[in-house]
Amino acid sequence: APADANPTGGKRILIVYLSRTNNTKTLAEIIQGYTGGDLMPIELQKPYPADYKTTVSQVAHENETGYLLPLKTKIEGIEKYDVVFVGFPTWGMQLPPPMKSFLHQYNLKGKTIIPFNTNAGYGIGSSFDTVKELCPNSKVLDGFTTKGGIERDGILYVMEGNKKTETDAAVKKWLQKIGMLPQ
Ligand SMILES: Cc1cc2nc3c(=O)[nH]c(=O)nc-3n(C[C@H](O)[C@H](O)[C@H](O)COP(=O)(O)O)c2cc1C
Repeated sequence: APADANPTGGKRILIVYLSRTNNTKTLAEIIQGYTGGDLMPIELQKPYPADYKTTVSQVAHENETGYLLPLKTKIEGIEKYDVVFVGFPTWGMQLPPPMKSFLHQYNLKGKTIIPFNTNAGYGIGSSFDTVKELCPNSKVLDGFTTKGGIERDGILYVMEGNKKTETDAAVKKWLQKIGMLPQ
């Protein structure tokens, strides 16, 4: 599309996200719908187990040791993007290890970074602060968060019906507030 048809004024936008049960993925797709950014899921060389409890323990161990998982995802030409949205669920009240890996691996110096999140209702924990810490030379804008699934209770995907409509409207309002959409 021609640059003047771009609602964000020609900024090149990447939307990187981690999602296990697709709630954060739906947020990423909503953001893509409004901004026209390129979508990029974060995938691991060795995926987490299907079992929830095993995954929780593995994540807790990785958080304790600071172990950085090798990613399968390779992003070519990340230099060309001006804005990078980073989306993730809250895991153990922290930024999930694969997103820590991503932010360690790629140099986002000089870019605008915008976090977004879903969680089971306990909030973002330290995740947005960790994004700031791991992007010391970037401009980190105010993030977006909404309640997603509660895998512990077998509630996996919630982004449909009214929840989807409400989330879409809330995302639009947020994008306008942070200057990522025309007012
Ligand atoms: C390993 C793991 C740990 C989690 N820890 C938290 C937590 O600390 N707080 C919270 O509110 N939700 C927690 N959740 C729930 C997810 O944040 C929530 O279901 C989210 O919407 C999942 O996003 P997704 O569908 O994009 O994977 C956890 C889920 C998993 C799998």
